[in-house]
Amino acid sequence: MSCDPLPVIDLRQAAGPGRAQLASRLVAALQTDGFFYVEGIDGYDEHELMTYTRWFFELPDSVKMGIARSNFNPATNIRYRGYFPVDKTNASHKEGYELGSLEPLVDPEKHSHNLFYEPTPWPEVTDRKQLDAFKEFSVRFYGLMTAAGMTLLELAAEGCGAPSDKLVNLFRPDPVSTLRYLHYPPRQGDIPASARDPTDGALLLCGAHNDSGFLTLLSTFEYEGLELQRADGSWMPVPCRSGAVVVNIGDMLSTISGGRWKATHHRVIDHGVDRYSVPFFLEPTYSANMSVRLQDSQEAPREPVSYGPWALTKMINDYYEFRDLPYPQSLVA
Ligand SMILES: O=C(O)CCC(=O)C(=O)O
Ligand SMILES: [Fe+2]
Repeated sequence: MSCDPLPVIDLRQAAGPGRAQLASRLVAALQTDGFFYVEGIDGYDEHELMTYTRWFFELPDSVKMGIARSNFNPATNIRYRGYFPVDKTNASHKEGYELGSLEPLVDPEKHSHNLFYEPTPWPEVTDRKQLDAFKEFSVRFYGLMTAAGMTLLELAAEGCGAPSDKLVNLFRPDPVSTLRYLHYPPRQGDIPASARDPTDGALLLCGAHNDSGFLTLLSTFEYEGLELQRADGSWMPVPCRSGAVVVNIGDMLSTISGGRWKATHHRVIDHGVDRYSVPFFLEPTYSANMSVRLQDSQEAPREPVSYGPWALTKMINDYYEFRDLPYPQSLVA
């Protein structure tokens, strides 16, 4: 990983004569930093995103808890999508609201028997107009991030000399991507030991981790605090860049690249202010085979491994907000 400022990928160039060059620059960014900025996303408006993010988190706690997962509110039967509250004892100090795809499923039966396709619950608010505007925005934003992610994956494949649709094919049908609205209140009062990064004692809002899916497209607005870990173990701030999203690689894309592209560790530091961010986790269809490789390799043939059960195992083991989910053996593919 370099110490230079992170590369910038301008998606406007994907539609013009500079596409091949953009694809090469993207592959270079995936290989070196694993973190880069993407700008030029058609229709992306971070002010609008901020307005809706705040609107959600300013709802009364009772309304948010009404759509909390059942491990946080036993009165709901929500297990995967929906709201999770702050846990003051955890390395991560955040509340969040997670939404799945709002497109009709090719196979609607999946809604009833597969966690990843659980319908997104909406907050019960009296002002229906505001709720409708929030829903309309969220559907549109989910679509924008999906489209930007698909373009990045096509470019990544092209930049490696693979067929353009090699990666995007893994998203058909019914991808399980997650749109996550996040609010991190600053820590106050007693600080638990878990709130300090064991590597350097920094005060955390989100502990060091790497993401699971293909790519994460993250909006950080003007809130600093995100840091990535360099190969030598040191931490580097990722400055905010107006109008751009920060993109990093998840474990699945790292695996499919044969480990050449790294899913870089990152964390969020507490700077003493309320912080908002909106990651979009670009995830394939539930049964996407993680054993495919972007390019021919000398490795022995591998057994197919489905994304869904693998991702769920990681979530249960690594993230407090999912620790009570049922194990994948109980899922139907
Ligand atoms: O809030 C941020 O800036 C980072 C969030 C993140 O890394 C995550 O939710 O996986
Ligand atoms: Fe992350």
